[in-house]
Amino acid sequence: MLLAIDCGNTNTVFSIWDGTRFLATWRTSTEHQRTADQYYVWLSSLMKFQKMEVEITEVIVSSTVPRVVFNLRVFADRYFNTRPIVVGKEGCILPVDVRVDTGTQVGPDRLVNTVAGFDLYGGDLIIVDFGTATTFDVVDTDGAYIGGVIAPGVNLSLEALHQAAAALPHVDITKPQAVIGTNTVACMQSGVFWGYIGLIKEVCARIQGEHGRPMKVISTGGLAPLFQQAEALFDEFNDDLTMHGLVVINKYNRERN
Ligand SMILES: Nc1ncnc2c1ncn2[C@@H]1O[C@H](COP(=O)(O)OP(=O)(O)OP(=O)(O)O)[C@@H](O)[C@H]1O
Ligand SMILES: CC(C)(CO)[C@@H](O)C(=O)NCCC(=O)O
Ligand SMILES: [K+]
Repeated sequence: MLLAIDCGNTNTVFSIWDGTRFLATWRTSTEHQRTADQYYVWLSSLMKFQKMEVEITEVIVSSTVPRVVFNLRVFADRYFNTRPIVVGKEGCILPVDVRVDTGTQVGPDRLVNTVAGFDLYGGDLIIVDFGTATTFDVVDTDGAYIGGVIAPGVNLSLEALHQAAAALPHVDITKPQAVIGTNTVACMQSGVFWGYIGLIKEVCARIQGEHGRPMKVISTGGLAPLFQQAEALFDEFNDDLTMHGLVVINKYNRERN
């Protein structure tokens, strides 16, 4: 069975794929100090809790945080006796081209999303991923990653206001009743929520204009449905997009080695 690990700057998601479906998905915060042994204690206790007795034979990792990769390699080697495939590293081949400026390091999560999006929806896509940052990945007709946009994440934007301004509290994002806020929290939520609606619409419209072909807009990440509630911004929402991409890349590499 496959253990797929998606490390973001905030959270790390572990999923077990049995060849047909995901048996379980667990989330932990990303911490580069975490050792291989700590990952194992955490994962094995969750598996035991769900009475899951599976043999993990393959591991694939996508990490936007370079420092966690070493310990995840040790974890795969020590506890599952396998060498993980690490997206973006030597030994991992992608089923799509990456056409960007030479010397540019594209975030592996964006490459994985590109592979998943092309596999599920075909070419000419904009993939909007609401994570620590909000990224727009542009997928060409042939499935190639050809660039995109990086904007500050929703929670990061709210947190930045709180951190920088003494009188602004920590608030969670929600869809405000009105645009004109009548208290501090409502004003902050309005700024980020409606500002984000504008950001998404403008960025997608300009990408479509530059690309010159009709594109599908795919969204992923926990906050996508919140924005979709206010306006029909996305053609599809897929919360498992990154995990699906990891499964596709794993299969592609195992068949070739
Ligand atoms: N209504 C909501 N308000 C606040 N946060 C939410 C809401 N719905 C979902 N979330 C959060 O959105 C996040 C979505 O997870 P996702 O994996 O897309 O990004 P992340 O883990 O925050 O970032 P990264 O992948 O960069 O680590 C989760 O942390 C989840 O708790
Ligand atoms: C933009 C993030 C942080 C989004 O997770 C990640 O994809 C990343 O670190 N990217 C590197 C730069 C790039 O993708 O162009
Ligand atoms: K993510």
